[in-house]
Amino acid sequence: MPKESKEKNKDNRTQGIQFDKGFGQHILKNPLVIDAILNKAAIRSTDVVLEIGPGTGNMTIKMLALAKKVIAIEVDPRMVVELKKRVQGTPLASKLEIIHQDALKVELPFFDLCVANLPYQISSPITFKLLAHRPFFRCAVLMYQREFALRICAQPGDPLYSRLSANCQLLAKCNHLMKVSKNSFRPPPKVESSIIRIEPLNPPPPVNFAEWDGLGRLIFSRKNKTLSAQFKTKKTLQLLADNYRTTLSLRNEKLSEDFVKSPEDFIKNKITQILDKDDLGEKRSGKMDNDDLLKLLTLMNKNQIHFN
Ligand SMILES: C[S@@+](CC[C@H](N)C(=O)[O-])C[C@H]1O[C@@H](n2cnc3c(N)ncnc32)[C@H](O)[C@@H]1O
Repeated sequence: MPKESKEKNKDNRTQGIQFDKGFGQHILKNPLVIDAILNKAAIRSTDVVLEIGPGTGNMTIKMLALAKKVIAIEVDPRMVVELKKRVQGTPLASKLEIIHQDALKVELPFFDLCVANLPYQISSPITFKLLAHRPFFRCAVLMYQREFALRICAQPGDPLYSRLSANCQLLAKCNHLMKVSKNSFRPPPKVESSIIRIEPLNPPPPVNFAEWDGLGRLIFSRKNKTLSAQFKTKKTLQLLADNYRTTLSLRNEKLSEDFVKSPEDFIKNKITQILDKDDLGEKRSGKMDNDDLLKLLTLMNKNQIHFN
């Protein structure tokens, strides 16, 4: 084998395991980064910690020494075997529960804290699965691809502020904690990474999340356009007219003649009135904070404009 491919092969293996990029297997090999994550997580001896994707267990072993219990969800059977081997015959074994499943498909157990170097391909669904989890957990300290982490934490006006930022920040306090270089992993991923802290808001704001997300889908698709321009597109008016029809039919209410004559014009007029009344027409979603978005959603819903 040529020297270069031998080196590459070595880089993709640890403890004899060939890493599978399809599972996002980039093992944290830098103990200083692991210690920094654990320091930020401030694990208490009474805590049940959830780890998603323990891999070969570099972080798991250290967490077991700090926590009451670690529940690790791992999809790859080879990693499950490796992790079991690592704790077998040690006092740590009784504190470890391994769930050999896909974290997206399994019902999450009770936990106080979630600490994980996530497989990046499931970043979005696992984040919202965690945020929907009940009972509430104290906080999560999670490693993401850098850009995804920055998007979660971005503020209105930041170039990376998006629907993801608005959705996450509706449900949690999100803070960027530290950058982690590619070289801290084996094999090194193509992208840089970051660790963030997510603390769910308890109680959560009294918002229908499906409505909130539906509004976000519409107005963040072109976040630098004014709301009045966004709400004038044919596709949007058609969608909102369909929703209006469904809302009234569910409430057993009759559609007005104006609506029946021209549904899209009817919705357009209604929205123009809503936006004009509160000077919202010139706003752009890329600069709207959650209070602005909430105000917009409340006004729309009050006027029977629904996004779900
Ligand atoms: C980035 S590695 C992290 C490994 C380890 N925590 C570390 O830091 O060294 C991601 C791990 O998640 C596992 N994984 C990937 N997709 C998963 C899923 N859907 N459910 C559970 N585990 C998954 C992979 O097999 C891999 O072990």
